[in-house]
Amino acid sequence: MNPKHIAQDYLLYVDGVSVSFDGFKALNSLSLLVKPGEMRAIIGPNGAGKTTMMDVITGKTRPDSGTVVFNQTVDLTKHDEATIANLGIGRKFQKPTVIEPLTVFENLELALAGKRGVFAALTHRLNADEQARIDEILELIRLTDQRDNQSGALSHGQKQWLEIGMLLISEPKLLLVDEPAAGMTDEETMRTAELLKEINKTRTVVVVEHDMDFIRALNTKVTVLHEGRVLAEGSLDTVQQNQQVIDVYLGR
Ligand SMILES: Nc1ncnc2c1ncn2[C@@H]1O[C@H](COP(=O)(O)OP(=O)(O)OP(=O)(O)O)[C@@H](O)[C@H]1O
Repeated sequence: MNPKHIAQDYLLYVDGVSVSFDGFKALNSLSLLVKPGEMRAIIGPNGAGKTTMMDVITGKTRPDSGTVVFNQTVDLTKHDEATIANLGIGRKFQKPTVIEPLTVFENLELALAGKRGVFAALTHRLNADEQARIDEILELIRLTDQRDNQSGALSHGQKQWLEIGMLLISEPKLLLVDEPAAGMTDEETMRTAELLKEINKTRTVVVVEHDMDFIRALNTKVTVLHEGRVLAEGSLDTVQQNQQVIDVYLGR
């Protein structure tokens, strides 16, 4: 595979990717093409392969075959998770990993220090640009008034937003978000859709979610996965009218 042959148009180019676990095909010739600046929603029933797809993109799982190219030149199948994160792919897992005894601000400070580690984060004095960057993110994730409060006291939704803020600190080109609305109130769910739309003004976003109200609020192109491959793609209305999609969701 020569990445130079990959179409210039895509930030993320996944083609013909297969992954087997003990002979079971979790991904079966999966293709996903995402343009720079796009927001893509991924839906699909349990076991469709959504998590495995994210694992392949982020280097957690190696595909048996297929092409995974980032930013037109980088073959992601050749890199480990840490390298891929540094290349500009941020992944938000379902479960928040904020450090609860620390304040909201300290968590963002720690994310900023990144590889320098906790000791460096706690001893390093932020410069004006770094302060401004954190303040900007606090505004975006609507946690400015929680700045000096312990993260452990935040609501579930607020913890998820903080985690997204921590990812944004490292300025990812591509943000992968796994079921952000799970466990959220309706209001938090809608606020999360707004947040992702705001983030999408400057970054490419791929979001996996089951909540259809959330997907509708994103108002973006949807890819439906089933049995490790793409079943349908288009607007939410289009895919919801697709008979194969209806059958899969009704379990026929
Ligand atoms: N490490 C593994 N070993 C064996 N089987 C696995 C492994 N990881 C995933 N699978 C199987 O691969 C299939 C796809 O799983 P995956 O978690 O990617 O689906 P999903 O679409 O994310 O599902 P969900 O919506 O339930 O999270 C499932 O049948 C799952 O049981």
